[in-house]
Amino acid sequence: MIEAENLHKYFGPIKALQGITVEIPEGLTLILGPNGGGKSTFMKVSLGLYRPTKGTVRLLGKDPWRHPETRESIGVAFDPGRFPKLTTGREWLEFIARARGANPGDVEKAARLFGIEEALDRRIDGYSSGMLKRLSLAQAFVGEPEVVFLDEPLANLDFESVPEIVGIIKRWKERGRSFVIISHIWEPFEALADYGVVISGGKVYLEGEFGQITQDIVKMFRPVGDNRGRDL
Ligand SMILES: Nc1ncnc2c1ncn2[C@@H]1O[C@H](COP(=O)(O)OP(=O)(O)OP(=O)(O)O)[C@@H](O)[C@H]1O
Repeated sequence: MIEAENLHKYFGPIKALQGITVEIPEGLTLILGPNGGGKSTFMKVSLGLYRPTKGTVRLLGKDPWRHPETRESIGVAFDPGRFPKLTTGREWLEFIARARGANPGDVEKAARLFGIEEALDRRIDGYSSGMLKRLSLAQAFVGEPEVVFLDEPLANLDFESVPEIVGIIKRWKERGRSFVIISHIWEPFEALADYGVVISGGKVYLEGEFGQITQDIVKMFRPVGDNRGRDL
């Protein structure tokens, strides 16, 4: 689904990606790693939103920078989500639906899925942080795209919302949709993840079938000072 080879991305002196080579298969892939490690940059380069400084990336078989139309079949939720605050949730989701060639009826469906249908006609600047997260998730799911990228889908959600959102992702995965999920809260996805990639210091630190790398991931997330862990 994503094939990156020797991918580099620099922002002036900041070397955000320093030679990422990875093949992300269909299914659900979790991308993990420390703050500032390059996860979101990798996602944005893979989507063709940033041009690689060096190296190549292919998304669904195409160079996403040269073929931005590839994004039409992909849903994306960024973190933090960025919205035009003076518009309503409905106006924003309709804009996304049009850009994706979906029909306006899909907006209500996506809003219902994430429980924000009552807020659709309110201006986004009145949304709480949890509602903003739900709006960004609805944005990623509107039009039922084949592939969904989610950056921190569980951030700003209360404890009860976590199983709800994970359950939605599980149902969609069972219907054949693929996911690329960046999340510091990875445990709720453990049973769903097919593949895992750990990005640290702009490089792939660890990758593989999720079941095979779970133990290494558990060690990585042990508290600092616990010498059973591994340093990233
Ligand atoms: N648009 C940008 N302009 C300049 N520097 C950037 C930009 N985007 C990211 N960076 C820098 O690139 C590095 C990698 O950032 P990135 O957001 O990809 O990391 P991350 O692994 O997603 O981090 P986090 O877990 O904190 O979200 C950081 O040093 C960041 O400050």
